[in-house]
Amino acid sequence: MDNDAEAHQDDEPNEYSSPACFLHELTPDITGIGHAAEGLDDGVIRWRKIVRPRLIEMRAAIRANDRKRMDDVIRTRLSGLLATMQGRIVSIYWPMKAEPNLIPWVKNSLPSELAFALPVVIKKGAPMEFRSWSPGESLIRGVWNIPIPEHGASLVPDIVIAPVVGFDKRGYRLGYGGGYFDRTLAVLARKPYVIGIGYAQAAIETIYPLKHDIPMDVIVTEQSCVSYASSSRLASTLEIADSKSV
Ligand SMILES: Nc1nc2c(c(=O)[nH]1)N(C=O)[C@@H](CNc1ccc(C(=O)N[C@@H](CCC(=O)O)C(=O)O)cc1)CN2
Ligand SMILES: Nc1ncnc2c1ncn2[C@@H]1O[C@H](COP(=O)(O)OP(=O)(O)OP(=O)(O)O)[C@@H](O)[C@H]1O
Repeated sequence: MDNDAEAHQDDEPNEYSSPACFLHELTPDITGIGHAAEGLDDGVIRWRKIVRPRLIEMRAAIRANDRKRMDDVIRTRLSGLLATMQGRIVSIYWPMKAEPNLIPWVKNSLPSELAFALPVVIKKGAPMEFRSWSPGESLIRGVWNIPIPEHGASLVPDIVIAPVVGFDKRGYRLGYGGGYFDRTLAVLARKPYVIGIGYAQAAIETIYPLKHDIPMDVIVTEQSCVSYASSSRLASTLEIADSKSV
């Protein structure tokens, strides 16, 4: 068994080796005991607006050579993680703003191994749709100019791969502030297995999770593959998917 598989079986998250150096200095204004819950949320949302651009900037500053090496490691870890999931529908993402690029991994995946989908923002402030996509099929520009499938069928993936702007020690994700992944996961009848993807430098102590934040099941970086779900969650996710298709 390799290190990834071992880490994946642990229920306890590993320690991060290199926390972002400045982020511990930035704490949201949640010190006032007796704040209304709403006021508390506002403080956290304001804090996230400060932290996001810093994390995005740090990611953009990674040199091309390093990025290539880190993306290779992430793609290899992902292959290991999904090795037993033949036939599953996996939602990926089209990389932007220096997110790890998984497209070469998708292109190298044998057609029979996995089926792919991409997330599509249909309406601001609403859940996303997932559209079937295979390499070679036509893409058009969606919100933020992100490429989306032009014709793909709408479907519910078994596995959702979500890029992170930041992630914390309990597996919570900080994204671009649209709330799209949380809204989408909240309305699905069966929660897919959610894999967060990012560079290790995106690790922060906490995102100060709010009621709507849904933690990821596993986070893959170039340094680790850490599972936050109970060890039975992956198995039960896939069993439920199987029983549906019988
Ligand atoms: N590559 C990639 N594709 C992806 C995502 C992603 O994180 N990465 N998404 C993951 O969700 C969805 C797009 N996410 C989006 C998130 C925010 C906004 C947006 O308009 N943000 C507002 C700020 C919101 C706020 O701060 O209140 C803006 O920039 O004006 C647009 C798209 C789907 N596709
Ligand atoms: N399930 C939900 N229902 C209603 N509003 C939600 C839900 N999830 C998130 N939101 C709202 O979306 C906004 C942004 O949320 P958050 O800070 O978690 O975004 P994010 O995870 O960084 O964004 P994204 O997933 O788009 O990358 C917040 O104002 C939040 O209240």
